[in-house]
Amino acid sequence: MREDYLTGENDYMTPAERDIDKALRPLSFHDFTGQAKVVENLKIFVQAAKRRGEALDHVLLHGPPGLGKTTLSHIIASELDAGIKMTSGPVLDKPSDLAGLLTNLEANDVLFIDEIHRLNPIVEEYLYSAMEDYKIDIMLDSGPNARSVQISLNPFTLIGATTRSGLLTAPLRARFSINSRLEYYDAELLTTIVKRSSALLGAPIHEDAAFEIARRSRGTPRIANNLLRRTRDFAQVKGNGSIDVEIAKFALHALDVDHNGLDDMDKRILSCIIDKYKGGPVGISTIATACGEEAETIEEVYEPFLIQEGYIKRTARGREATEAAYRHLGKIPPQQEVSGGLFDQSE
Ligand SMILES: Nc1ncnc2c1ncn2[C@@H]1O[C@H](COP(=O)(O)OP(=O)(O)OP(=O)(O)O)[C@@H](O)[C@H]1O
Ligand SMILES: [Mg+2]
Repeated sequence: MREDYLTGENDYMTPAERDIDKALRPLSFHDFTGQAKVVENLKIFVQAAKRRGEALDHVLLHGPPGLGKTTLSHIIASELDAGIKMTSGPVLDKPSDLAGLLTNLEANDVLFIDEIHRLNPIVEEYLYSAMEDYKIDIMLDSGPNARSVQISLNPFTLIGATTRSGLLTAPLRARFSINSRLEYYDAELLTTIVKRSSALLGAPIHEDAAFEIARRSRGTPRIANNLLRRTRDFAQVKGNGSIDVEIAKFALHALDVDHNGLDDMDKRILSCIIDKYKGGPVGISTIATACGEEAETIEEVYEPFLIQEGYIKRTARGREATEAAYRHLGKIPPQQEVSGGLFDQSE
């Protein structure tokens, strides 16, 4: 597969880590664990497009970070036997950046735009006609001599990825005919992923250790792979290299991952709502300031998991901590505090 990287994707990783990340990345639908429904559908759409010799319809992949959006985009291009060009919303500054990319696509290639909710509105306008008719209008000159010429493009597939599909404009969303939402993975699926990754890393792992890492990975393959790599370090330095459940528990404890997989920031968010704001409701920007984290990061990375696991509720007036959050932090939920001693309200 021809691949072009035009983004600073994964800039936060060292080159060595990036290599490992690449090595662990599934390369075909067959290697990709989980998201069964999404994958089954995509397989059909890819096969049908290939049989017709047409470009696959445009695909929107959305869901929390680290669940496999970028991975799936590569797989789609590879299963289509197509090339892929990668970029991201914030990188496309001007329409000419987009035009440059689009005019360089070969027939039925994939253009992957990460963080597509962060497209400049002017660039987005240009994308509409490219997506709909495979045409773009380019302005030549400016001032009185300005004129626009229409350029025909090769048919292509746009794959857009976003962690915040709610921020996509309606006209853009409407132009994706395939719309797939990735969900958090359950512990069994993540166990399979951890075992596959440890085999690729050449680190022997016991089944129960793989499960222990998996169930504390916030439903996220990227986190599972990271915890596995760190656990492997502990196994190599403190043990004999083989990862058993004791080493896994020791490493997870050292990494501040608690028994339900919540990390330091998760717990900070919950204690902030409970201790400073009496359990809420409290607005996201207030929580963000109190925790010293960007509101956007809390909404994108932490909150979806805390909501899915039932620690936080989103109400019209803000975020509220649930009973589960109180119990998890070893605190007494407010209702029980009042009723407990006075009435016997056993349920
Ligand atoms: N289904 C899966 N099976 C095995 N490994 C997976 C799977 N999904 C993701 N991964 C692994 O998790 C890592 C993160 O996946 P990926 O980069 O595709 O996530 P993403 O959804 O694009 O995240 P972001 O929103 O942060 O860009 C990848 O390196 C890949 O190895
Ligand atoms: Mg990605």
